Amino acid sequence: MLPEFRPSWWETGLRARADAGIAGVFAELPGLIRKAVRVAWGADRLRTGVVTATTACSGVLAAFGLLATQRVLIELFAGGPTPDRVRAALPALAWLAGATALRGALGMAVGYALNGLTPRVHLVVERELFEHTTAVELRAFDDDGFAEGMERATRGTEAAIELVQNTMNLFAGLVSLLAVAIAVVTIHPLLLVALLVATVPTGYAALRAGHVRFRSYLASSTRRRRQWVLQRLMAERKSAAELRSYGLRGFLLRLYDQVMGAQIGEELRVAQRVTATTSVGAAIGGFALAGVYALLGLLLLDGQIPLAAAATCVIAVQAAQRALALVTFQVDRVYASGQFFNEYVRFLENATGYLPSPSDEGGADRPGPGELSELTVRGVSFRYPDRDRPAVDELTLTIRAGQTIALVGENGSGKSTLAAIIAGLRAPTGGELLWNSRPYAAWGTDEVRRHIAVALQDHHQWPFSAATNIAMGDIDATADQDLIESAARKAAAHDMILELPHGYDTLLDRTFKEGQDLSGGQWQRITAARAFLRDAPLLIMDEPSSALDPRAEDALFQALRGRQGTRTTILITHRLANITHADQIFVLEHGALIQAGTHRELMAADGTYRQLFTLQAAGYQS
Ligand SMILES: Nc1ncnc2c1ncn2[C@@H]1O[C@H](COP(=O)(O)OP(=O)(O)OP(=O)(O)O)[C@@H](O)[C@H]1O
Repeated sequence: MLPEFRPSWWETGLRARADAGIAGVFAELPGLIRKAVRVAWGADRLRTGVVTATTACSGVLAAFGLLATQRVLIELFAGGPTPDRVRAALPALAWLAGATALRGALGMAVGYALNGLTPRVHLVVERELFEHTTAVELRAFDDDGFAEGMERATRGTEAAIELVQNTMNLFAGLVSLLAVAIAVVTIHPLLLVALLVATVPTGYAALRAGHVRFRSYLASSTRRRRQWVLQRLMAERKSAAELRSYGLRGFLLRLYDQVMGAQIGEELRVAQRVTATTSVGAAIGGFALAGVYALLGLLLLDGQIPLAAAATCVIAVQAAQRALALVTFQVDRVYASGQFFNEYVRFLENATGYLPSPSDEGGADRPGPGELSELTVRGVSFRYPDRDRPAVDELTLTIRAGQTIALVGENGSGKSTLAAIIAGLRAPTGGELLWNSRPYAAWGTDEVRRHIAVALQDHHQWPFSAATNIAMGDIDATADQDLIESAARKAAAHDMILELPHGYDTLLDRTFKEGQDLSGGQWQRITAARAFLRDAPLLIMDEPSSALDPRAEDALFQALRGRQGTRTTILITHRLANITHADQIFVLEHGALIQAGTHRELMAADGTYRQLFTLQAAGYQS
């Protein structure tokens, strides 16, 4: 499917509003408003309270203002000389002016409180998102839906602000409407009928028009996307050469005429409907107003209401229609932004399914796993969700404290996956892992992880200083420069870091001023140093030297050899000369363990290890 024809997720809210009928909108509205209030209240109670209370006060003042207006009119329409009438109206006029000024001040207070509230809403919502994304198990990132949901949720965090703002505006509109209704009923109950006649049909027409407006927006958004795709094809440098060499000009221009012609036809149809709906809406509004005037005339003739009340009602109807326009507009916006916010809520619900079970998390009340005496991998299997074959297949092996272990095998044989399982980063789909004869889960996988240092094959290049990059290996400990430098020396990174413009304080991120980037091998040294810094009972190094020069590689493996006999190390490498000293070498094939032994034993046997080693050694000999 061409990208421009694909419905884009970022139009979710607009599409939902375009598809939903008025009943559907009102059915969902209370739920969305509840969510907005909960989010705002959770983010900042004080400001939410201020906005709500001030808006309500503003409504009371609006009602009061209308009643004061009526009083002014009563005095002006009374008998007697004009100066006397004006003088009699002055107190009510003063009240009216006071109420109007106070309303203005309250409006400013609402704006001020909202300005403070919305960034806090964004902060709280976004933080909750990151709390989830950092807590979910690694397997969540294997799910494509998770990544897409995350993207949508990011838009949802912005929608939270819109939702809160729109809800508050909706509340302000409703309060204004209610204020008018109360004032009108106070003047004369029958005037409420006039108000309903003026607002209900107009409100309905405005909501219908909103629905069609969203449709029209969507119709033109497809055209915009089509235009965008074709523009890239016909006007950009990347496609310019091929366009000419294959003579694609005519083809693309015909395509342009075709899609744009169809699109403009569709847009015209929608535009006609928008015009029809808004015209009908305007006609209904006009009839409603005529109805109101007719009703007021009848009530006046019948002596049911005085002239001042009728005049106030005309002013009230105008105020009500202004408030109604605000309400209908905000209903649409609450609905649309609510749909985006729902994406965020859905993502959090989905992410909750990936959170580690509470029994898997360590806690102060549990004894820690302590120093390693024996690590057992018992019948462990692991299959990635989208794969038919297991990456690790019923694998059993035992590692004793102080040993240096090597995992060897061809690409894709499951070494990194096994290392991730042993590191507690992935839960096996079968079998179990025992740390000192107790399952990881019994210790708390989080706790076990604290006792393991891992240098991953696809390590991350953290955008911090060189010192922080290394200190992050043990983030709970205070960063001690001596420890950082000692770890860097083991990884052959110390001299290289000293040569950077600011030494250990050099920022390793080119996007910032004075930031530096490193070569692949230099990054690998930093990664190894990070793992060395955490003085863990178990160190796992997955391809730690693939990008290192021979000198750095030699230094690194010397440091690793220094651990042998005291600390436990698991090494994954394709450079087999580096692991001849290992206490045990495990050879993997298609996720299964096919050979185990020392270098000497495996070279004596006729198997994969000897073949791989001999092949590599031959390269050096020749
Ligand atoms: N995130 C993933 N999603 C799906 N399949 C994966 C994923 N990671 C690895 N695999 C697959 O699992 C199998 C084992 O991969 P693994 O990375 O453990 O192999 P490896 O022995 O470390 O390979 P290499 O020597 O290339 O580093 C491979 O078939 C690989 O394609």
